[in-house]
Amino acid sequence: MPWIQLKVDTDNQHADALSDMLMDLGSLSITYEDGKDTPIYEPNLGETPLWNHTVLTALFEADYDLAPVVAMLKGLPYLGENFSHKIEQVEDKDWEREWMDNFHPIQFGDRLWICPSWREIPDPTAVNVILDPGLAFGTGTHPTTALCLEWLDGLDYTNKDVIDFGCGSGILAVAALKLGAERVTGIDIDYQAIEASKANAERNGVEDKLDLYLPEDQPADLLADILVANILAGPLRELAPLIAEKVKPGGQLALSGLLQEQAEEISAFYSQWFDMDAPAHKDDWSRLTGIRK
Ligand SMILES: C[S@@+](CC[C@H](N)C(=O)[O-])C[C@H]1O[C@@H](n2cnc3c(N)ncnc32)[C@H](O)[C@@H]1O
Repeated sequence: MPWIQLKVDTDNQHADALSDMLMDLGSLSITYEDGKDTPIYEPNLGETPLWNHTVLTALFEADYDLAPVVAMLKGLPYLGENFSHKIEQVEDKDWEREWMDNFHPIQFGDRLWICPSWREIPDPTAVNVILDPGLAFGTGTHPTTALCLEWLDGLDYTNKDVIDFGCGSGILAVAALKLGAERVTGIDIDYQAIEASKANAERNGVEDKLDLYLPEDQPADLLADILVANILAGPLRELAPLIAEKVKPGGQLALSGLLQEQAEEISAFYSQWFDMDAPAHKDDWSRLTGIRK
């Protein structure tokens, strides 16, 4: 069955109210996207997404008359008469298959490949991470993950422990283990991420070296030689003291999930604890690295 979709530009203060209204009007589903890019950081249920410029996409059955909906939205003070929106026909597709069809093995740095579990491995002699992200974030196709994978590929892991803060699909944690890390701890607020990380560790035969925790369950004395955190600028700022205390003196840090314009401020903040390097960039995103003082 084909569908019709209405895309509306809004901001993070009004996104939830607008979403509720469109659902009440008969929308079958709503998705949130960052208006500046196309990453899908799914908000938790009931949580407002973090982006200021948010695009809401509401899906309706193809014969739904959207004219009254658009007229109603024009009357909302926070949207107004000339609010920015788009109406698009959506072809009937097998969305799950389409996503899988577009996900191919990708190389990061010199040694590392991320290979979807349903594809052939292009180079069996490389360090291959076999991945099925399931419902969690992290395939390697997003610049924030790619920046971390490239950094991880260049490290020496001899007798090193790693923390992956915000582990999502476990892509970084499993990559670090396959690159030679002694032991990795993955932490995530989302239980589905913990499950996906566990499944990916098993897929790669490294489950015995991976400890996974929800933040409230993590050991108080966790300490690592390397910490990587691909979250977002807001949480990275809030978590800074906690992150700093988990890295050994001389240990290495990488922060990702930052927009280029946020990098300078976050770097200055982390320089209380770390000697920070110049940021690396990919598309609109930045990665910060540093050494624990
Ligand atoms: C952008 S994804 C990164 C996933 C994966 N590490 C990667 O690089 O692709 C961010 C992850 O951080 C988790 N997260 C967000 N806030 C967090 C917090 N305060 N503590 C731990 N995990 C958090 C999210 O649930 C999500 O799985």
